[in-house]
Amino acid sequence: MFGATQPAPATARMARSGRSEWQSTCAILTSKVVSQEQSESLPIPPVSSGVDHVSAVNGNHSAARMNLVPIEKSDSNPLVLQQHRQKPLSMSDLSPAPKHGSNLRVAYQGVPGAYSEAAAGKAYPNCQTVPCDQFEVAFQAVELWISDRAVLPVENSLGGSIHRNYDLLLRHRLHIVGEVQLPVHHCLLALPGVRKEFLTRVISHPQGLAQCERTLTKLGLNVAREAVDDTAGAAEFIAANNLRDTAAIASARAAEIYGLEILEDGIQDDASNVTRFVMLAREPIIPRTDRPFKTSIVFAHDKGTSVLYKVLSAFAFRDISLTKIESRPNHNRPIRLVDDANVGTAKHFEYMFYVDFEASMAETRAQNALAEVQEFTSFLRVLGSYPMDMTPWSPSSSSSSS
Ligand SMILES: O=C(O)C(=O)Cc1ccccc1
Repeated sequence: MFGATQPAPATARMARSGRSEWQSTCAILTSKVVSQEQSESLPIPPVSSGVDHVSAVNGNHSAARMNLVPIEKSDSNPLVLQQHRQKPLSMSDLSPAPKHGSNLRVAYQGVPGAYSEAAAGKAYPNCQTVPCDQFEVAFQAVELWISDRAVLPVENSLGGSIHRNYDLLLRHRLHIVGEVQLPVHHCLLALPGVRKEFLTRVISHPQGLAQCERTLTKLGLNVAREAVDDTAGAAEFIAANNLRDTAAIASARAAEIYGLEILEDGIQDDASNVTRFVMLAREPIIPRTDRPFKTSIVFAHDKGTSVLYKVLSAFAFRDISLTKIESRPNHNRPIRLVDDANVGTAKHFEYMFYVDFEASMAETRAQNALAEVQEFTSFLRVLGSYPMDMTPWSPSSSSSSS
């Protein structure tokens, strides 16, 4: 685990130093106090039962390795002391994303073979993935220290935003610490020997169904579509219930795991089908300026004229590109009644706006933009400032995600 290998003296030093500048910025902008230091340096669960649980979930029963080195006080041999001395923390250790995710526990919704599992592996190679039956559980796994990260699909190039997951970001207090864009290559899977003509139903995650809609029709599969929680779960369901009239839209890896055959390969409506996932942690990472960063915020605006325009201008004025804007109903206040003495009562929908912009919170222009945005908003929270996924990809590389 990246953090567990960090030296104890440095951890203690960080803990003593109090809140970082970035966390102070977060606290100001979000009106919430960040109580703990950067998670990358404190990932060890406080109780061992949590770790045991994770091992059980993962089928991996290796004991958790705590990196606490016992100090034998009577030992004055300098060579032995040298062995005990731990490597001091250096700038490279402060890297926003662990270079190797080994032993990092990453929760995702679904069962093995789900795309979220592949996204976890891309973000943190060699991590331990922790399957969860719901996104809510994946969030709680991190909050309760059962897991170190959660991976959450938020949008797809064909299916659009996964709205429910935006709501979860707001409902929970986790921080976005990274993003991954994964080419998604869908297959049509069925039990061995099943032919397309036998099918009466296709099941998958709603995004899987949405991303293959046109291709299914082209294949003559005008059969019932049914949404399930995750793509690999659909494959597992067919295998477990020996369903010979049902096919799943899922990855080739799911076919392998659950013993299904690939009836059609690459059935996404567009070859360049990409899903964006965000990685969540208990603590924010320290934003940097030495590589491209993205920042995600959510805000609600007060009544007033042209507020959204003013908010967006705060970014345009500073040459900060927005990569995404999404609105969701403001669950605290879904409707505002506006009385006009002459005309009557109008009902306005109230929204939460989610904005991603291309700048790091370590940059003055981003800090100034948010200070300005704060003037027009009744609520503002920084969901995270994190390195952009810059890995090149091409449609032909998509099979690696399956
Ligand atoms: O169900 C899965 O496998 C997921 O990880 C969610 C999803 C579904 C379809 C495309 C991308 C992600």
